Amino acid sequence: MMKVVEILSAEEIRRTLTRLASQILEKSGHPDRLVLLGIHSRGVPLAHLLAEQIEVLENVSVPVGSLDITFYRDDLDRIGVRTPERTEIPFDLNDKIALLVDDVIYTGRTIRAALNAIQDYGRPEAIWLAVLVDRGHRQLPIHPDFTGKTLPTSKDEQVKFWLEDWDGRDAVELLKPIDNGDLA
Ligand SMILES: O=P(O)(O)OC[C@H]1O[C@H](OP(=O)(O)OP(=O)(O)O)[C@H](O)[C@@H]1O
Ligand SMILES: O=c1cc[nH]c(=O)[nH]1
Repeated sequence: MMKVVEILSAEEIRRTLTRLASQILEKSGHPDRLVLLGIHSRGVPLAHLLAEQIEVLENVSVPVGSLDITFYRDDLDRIGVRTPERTEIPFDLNDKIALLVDDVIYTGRTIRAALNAIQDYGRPEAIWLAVLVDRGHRQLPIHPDFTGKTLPTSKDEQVKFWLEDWDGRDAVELLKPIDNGDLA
């Protein structure tokens, strides 16, 4: 059994996205070379939400693509072949500022795979990383440039990003295993 703790409400997610968009614009200056790459699966809708916020703040439509990291994973021999999602990058990456977007960063291995994947599509001038939640436990020297919420977790917990369009509600929740002591 799991105990569910709300970490971010829909309103808090909205405010967090506004802050992240503002920080991204502060760092990029005019976003004419900025492109967003959402990582499948939940990084993709998150990248679109972030692009919407950037448009609200700057009145500029920033291109959004999606990145599937399946073939770049370092654990394919352990987990077996998975059906890949689609990478869609309908714009030139060369000399752009590519902002990787994902819902959660944990070990950092997904981002390592994403960096390798990007190499097959072009050579951005810079690659930045935005995440909604950093739950710690990094196994690689990878750190987000923009973080919605830093959330210390234990390894047996899960962080879940619920999306209005997919799940009927927006929320970030922490799922904690319940042991017998919690039930007493
Ligand atoms: O830093 P890491 O240890 O690589 O973990 C982070 C990744 O884990 C989750 O994805 P998951 O593998 O659960 O797939 P999903 O995006 O399809 O839910 C999350 O959405 C990140 O992409
Ligand atoms: O390459 C990867 C990506 C995510 N998780 C892993 O363990 N390896």
